[in-house]
Amino acid sequence: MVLAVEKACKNFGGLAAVSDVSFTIQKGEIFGLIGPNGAGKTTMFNLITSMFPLSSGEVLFKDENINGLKPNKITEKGICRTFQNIRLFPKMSAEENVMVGVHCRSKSGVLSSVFRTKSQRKEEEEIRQRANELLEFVGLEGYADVTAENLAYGQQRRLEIARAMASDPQLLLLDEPAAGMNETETSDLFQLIKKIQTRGITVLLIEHDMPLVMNLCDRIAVLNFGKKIAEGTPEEIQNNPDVIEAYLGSEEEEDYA
Ligand SMILES: Nc1ncnc2c1ncn2[C@@H]1O[C@H](COP(=O)(O)OP(=O)(O)OP(=O)(O)O)[C@@H](O)[C@H]1O
Repeated sequence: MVLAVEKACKNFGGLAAVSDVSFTIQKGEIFGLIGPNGAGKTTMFNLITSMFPLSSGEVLFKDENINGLKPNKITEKGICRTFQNIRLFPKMSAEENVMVGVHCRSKSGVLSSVFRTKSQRKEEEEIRQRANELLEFVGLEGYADVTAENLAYGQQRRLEIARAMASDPQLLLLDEPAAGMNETETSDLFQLIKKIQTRGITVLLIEHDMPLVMNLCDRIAVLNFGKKIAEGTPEEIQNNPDVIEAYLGSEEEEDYA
């Protein structure tokens, strides 16, 4: 078991954004977290990555309680994430964006960076090489020198994944990776996430694109108003009356909005 969320609760003032949610994710799985807008999905990601503390409950990563660790410690443990809104360094090249991600695993201390020792230069070269391998892995070979802001939207999303992969995660959290993508970009993303799985990396993703979720995920948990209302295989989820009700309910609300 890679991740176990046990009775997680998060309150914002009087609002229970996440309420008594439990689920486990096995090594190598692609696990989907879905639910209508405001269901608590991003809050769940923020709890797993310690962006803010749980009100109660526990998050275990490989059987270790990771509650209260600093976000950088969470990355060191092997959990990395992307965000709903793209958070690249827009003026930096694709290669530099990924190198930033690799740096959190580098050994050189501050002094050796200042004096640019031989070992530091060697490490810098290794980091550059690793960044380029990752660019190739996500299908961005040939774009190393292009600034992030000049990449197409789908390419920026894949660059974010390359940067997250740079810290060598065992668990990768993707927050709406297909948001804003066209059909071709989404199908490339599908292939990429499958390829990540074949590297033995476990993937937890939030996604609103239902065909993508249903084709990609091994298992899915559904949140609604902060509570888990269902968990199962894509087939089980699609046929679950509570899930259908939750989605129909939210569509009706949107009609009146
Ligand atoms: N930092 C915060 N402070 C106060 N309320 C918050 C905070 N973050 C989230 N919320 C509230 O918690 C609830 C759950 O939000 P969350 O962003 O987790 O939902 P979501 O399922 O990710 O939604 P979406 O699909 O629209 O991104 C919402 O009502 C939201 O307004």
